[in-house]
Amino acid sequence: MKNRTLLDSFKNAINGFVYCLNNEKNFKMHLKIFAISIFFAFFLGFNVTEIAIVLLISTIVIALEMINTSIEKLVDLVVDNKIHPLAKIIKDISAGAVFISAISSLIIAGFLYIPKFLIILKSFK
Ligand SMILES: Nc1ncnc2c1ncn2[C@@H]1O[C@H](COP(=O)(O)OP(=O)(O)OP(=O)(O)O)[C@@H](O)[C@H]1O
Repeated sequence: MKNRTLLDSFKNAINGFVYCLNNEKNFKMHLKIFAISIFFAFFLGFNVTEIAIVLLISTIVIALEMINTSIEKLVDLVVDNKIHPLAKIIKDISAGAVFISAISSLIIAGFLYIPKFLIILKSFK
């Protein structure tokens, strides 16, 4: 079934997002972390560039989580839920992509958030 209009494509993309939201616990966790990150970005007075970096790193992790979910579903479809060494390798690599993006996002977030928190802590002394 081909998308006839741009609106159809948009609806299908939203369906994919809603599916992940309703069915994928890791996806929900990434969205919660994203909401908390944005809250603290405004609370700590991040500038536009810093907020853009937070948006960028969060989007990379969330989008990779969606692609990971998609690859997991594709593998399950192909192997029909049977155990296969290649299915394991494909799923592990896909999960690994999410993992390294989450680690590097955490490091970047540390560079951005920790100095701002330290300034606030010092102002209480
Ligand atoms: N068909 C299979 N054959 C062999 N190993 C598999 C198979 N399906 C899953 N695995 C192994 O189990 C792990 C978890 O797979 P599963 O499909 O349950 O993902 P998940 O627990 O939903 O992962 P995530 O936490 O990334 O969402 C995979 O990373 C892989 O190592």
